[in-house]
This record gives sequence, C-alpha cells and structure tokens, in this order.
Amino acid sequence: MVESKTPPTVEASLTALAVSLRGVTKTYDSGVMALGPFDLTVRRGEFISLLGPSGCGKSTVLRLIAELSAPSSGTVRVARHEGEVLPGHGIGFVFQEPTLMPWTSVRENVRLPLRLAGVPKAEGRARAEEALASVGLADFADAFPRELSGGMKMRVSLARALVTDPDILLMDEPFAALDEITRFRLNNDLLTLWRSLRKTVIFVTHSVFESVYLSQRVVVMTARPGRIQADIRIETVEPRGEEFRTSAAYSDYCRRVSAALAPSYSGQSTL
Ligand SMILES: Nc1ncnc2c1ncn2[C@@H]1O[C@H](COP(=O)(O)OP(=O)(O)OP(=O)(O)O)[C@@H](O)[C@H]1O
Repeated sequence: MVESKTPPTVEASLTALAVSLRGVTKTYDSGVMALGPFDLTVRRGEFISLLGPSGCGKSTVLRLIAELSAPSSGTVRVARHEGEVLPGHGIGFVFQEPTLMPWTSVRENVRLPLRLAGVPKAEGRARAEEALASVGLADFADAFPRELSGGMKMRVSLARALVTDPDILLMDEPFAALDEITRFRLNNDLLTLWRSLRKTVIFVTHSVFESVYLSQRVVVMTARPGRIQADIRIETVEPRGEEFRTSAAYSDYCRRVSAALAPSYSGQSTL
C-alpha cells in the first residue's frame, strides 16, 4: 500500500523550528570561553542576523549549527529535511572569502559539493547551471574565477552553497569585503532569492545597517563569552527595497539595534 503524506499546512511550516540552541556554551581547547550560555530559536524560513563585537562568538554559533564544532555543554538541534540529504546535512555555508578553486571553471566550482556526493556529472552540471542562473551568472559558467569581480566571486560562492538545495543557509560576513554599491546590490539579490527559495538564513554581519535591511530579526550578542543581548524584530512592508533603506522606520530600527549593541563595545562607534 502506498502511504499518502498530508502536506504540512502553511501555518505549520511557518512555525516549524529550523534551529534550536539551548544553554549552549563553547570553550575551546585553548581555554577561551567563546560562547554562552546561549539560547536561540530560528523558525523555518526566517531570515535572522547575528550582530556583535569582534570575537563574541558569531562564527562559533554558525560552526555549531553546521556541526563543524561540538558544544561544550547544552544542545544544538537542527531540523533535517526528509528525503535526499546531500553532504552538509541540508546546510549551505557561505564564508567571507569566496574560496574558489582557481584552476577550474565557475561551473566546476559550483558543482563541487555534488561531485563529492557522487551525483552523476550531467546532472551535477545541470544543477550547477541552475544555481548559477539563480544568482544572475548564467552566462559565466565557463569563466574562470580570475575573470570575475569580487561581487561575482561571492555570487559563485552563494551558488555553490545553494546547489545542494539546503534548507538552511549560514552566511558568515559574506559581503564585508565588497564596496558599498556591490554590497547593496547583493543585499537586494539575496532578499529576492530568499523570497523565492524560502530558505532559513542565519547571517553574520558587523553592520547594523545591513542587519536591519535584510533580516526579520536582528539578534544582538554581548562581548565574549557571547550571549543574547537583544532580539529585535524588524517589521516593515514586504517586499522591502530601496524605499525601506531610506525610510524613517529604517533609521529608527538602526538606532534601536545600535543602542542594544553599545554596551558590548567600550567607547567605539557601532555604526
Ligand atoms: N578554533 C579555535 N580555537 C581557539 N579559539 C578560537 C577558535 N575559534 C575561535 N576562537 C576564539 O573564540 C572567540 C570567538 O570566535 P568567533 O570567531 O566565533 O567570533 P566572531 O564573533 O565570529 O568574531 P569576528 O567578528 O571577529 O569574526 C574568539 O576569541 C576567537 O579567538
């Protein structure tokens, strides 16, 4: 007998948990207590930003979620999607550096996670091209990384993270090294992608402006060991765009987030 599955209701899928960290601490072998206790709940499809001073444990949180590191205490739970799970356990990771292989094409760079998973070459190439199209680089599959601008390399890195169709996208200061106009463009394109793909996104940034522009929630962390200082919901008319960036509401949110961040810094400007 074939079992029929009832698809989850919209309400259920909106409230389903994607990630949960409970009482998590992390002390590295060096004795540095990086985190905690730290509690965080992220719902499926949410876009949240983690903001905090340098060294407060933002990357550590991402590494714990990706299971690249284990907590010293507490629990980290990540919802897995049903069916096919490719390497990375349903998680895509984008780092500050695009880390592309210089000796091969953009297509092969994007195909790498599928190649490692043993996906047949033809299928892998088709999926890599699809991922490249989703980040606006359909015409650059045969190019080499050295032929691309910094923003384009970051798009390739994003395509590589998306090619396995992960449920959760972890992004560690991906646009920090880019000029402002390129960064704004990538912010807009990332929001468009998020709206169409409905991934859960956990985005690490040092920029108050970027966090408010992109996220539904900005989670502000204390200085090390990182804990939650504030969890601020950004509510505005969707889809957001340039008019939000120049609105009074945007400035108000930036002020609120900045004020929440201020105690974590000693006398430094947070904007
Ligand atoms: N593998 C490691 N071994 C020892 N200490 C580490 C390790 N990784 C990170 N740390 C330390 O743990 C603390 C938190 O590091 P983490 O990279 O998570 O902070 P962060 O908030 O992402 O910093 P930044 O904003 O500067 O990138 C820092 O003091 C860092 O030096």
